[in-house]
Amino acid sequence: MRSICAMRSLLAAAAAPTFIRAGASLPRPLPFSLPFRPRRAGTMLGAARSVAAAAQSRGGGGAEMEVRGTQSGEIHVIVGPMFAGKTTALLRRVQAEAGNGRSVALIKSDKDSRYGLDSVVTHDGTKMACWALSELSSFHEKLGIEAYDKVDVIGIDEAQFFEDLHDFCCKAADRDGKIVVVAGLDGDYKRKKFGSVLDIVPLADSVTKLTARCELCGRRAFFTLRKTQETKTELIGGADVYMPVCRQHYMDGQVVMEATRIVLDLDRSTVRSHALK
Ligand SMILES: Nc1ncnc2c1ncn2[C@@H]1O[C@H](COP(=O)(O)OP(=O)(O)O)[C@@H](O)[C@H]1O
Ligand SMILES: Cc1cn([C@H]2C[C@H](O)[C@@H](COP(=O)(O)O)O2)c(=O)[nH]c1=O
Ligand SMILES: [Zn+2]
Repeated sequence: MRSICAMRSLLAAAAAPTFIRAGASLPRPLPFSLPFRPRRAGTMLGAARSVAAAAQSRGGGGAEMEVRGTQSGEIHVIVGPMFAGKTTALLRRVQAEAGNGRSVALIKSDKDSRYGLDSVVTHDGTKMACWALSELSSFHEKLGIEAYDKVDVIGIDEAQFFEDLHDFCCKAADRDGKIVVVAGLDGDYKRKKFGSVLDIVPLADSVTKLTARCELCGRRAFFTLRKTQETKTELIGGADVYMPVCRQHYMDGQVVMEATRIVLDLDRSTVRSHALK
């Protein structure tokens, strides 16, 4: 009889909404297969905003959180070239989590202000409210401890722009029991590793590499070709500056870009020598 009661109270606990208190050991977010009542109804925009609003109403702030228990979270990494659907996949995942009653928050880098700083926007226009930050370490403070504690799922877009990605993911998943979903470029236009995205692969539960369509032949595109002569690694832009390409067209593109650079250099030196005459 006692064991039936114990089982009943365990099941009741599993079915109840999870409220996360600072200092308490974190209840693990319930697996999708278990029945549980959504904590919040509504769209992903609503869910993201409700966390943002909770934080703003308190004016943010808050000290460093204490290390809590042994509860571990999850890290899921989505990589690929530009236009591969990384942001779309991230929003879908975060939306699904919100639909399952989890409290979600979305972060993007404030370096990309093309569509404003208050939302993440995919290349085909899907939007979700977000926090635009220069560094992930400020998330705690911006949100405030109480609101941070209530967040179950943290989505990070444009992860390549965050220097403290590794440290943040470790703390959020290992220490604070969060589900962290990270989307970003694994490589830059030179196909060199971009920021710290690849550094979190050893921390990850799952890694998904998406592909786009080569803009020149329609085959699968694994790389991003930069169409301008700009050489700095970080250069915000969309289809005006970049295109997704297959291996063959990446190689061809590099040859074209190199030839263009030589012609431009020649032109410049001709102009200079004319000016000196
Ligand atoms: N060359 C392109 N230019 C503009 N939009 C594109 C191009 N290729 C694909 N898209 C659109 O972009 C969508 C993916 O957008 P998004 O999720 O923001 O990609 P990512 O975050 O990987 O850059 C695709 O579903 C498609 O509709
Ligand atoms: C390849 C490459 C890209 N960037 C920039 C360009 C965009 O602003 C973002 C990528 O956005 P997306 O969501 O993946 O489409 O990164 C860059 O700064 N440097 C590069 O080499
Ligand atoms: Zn191609």
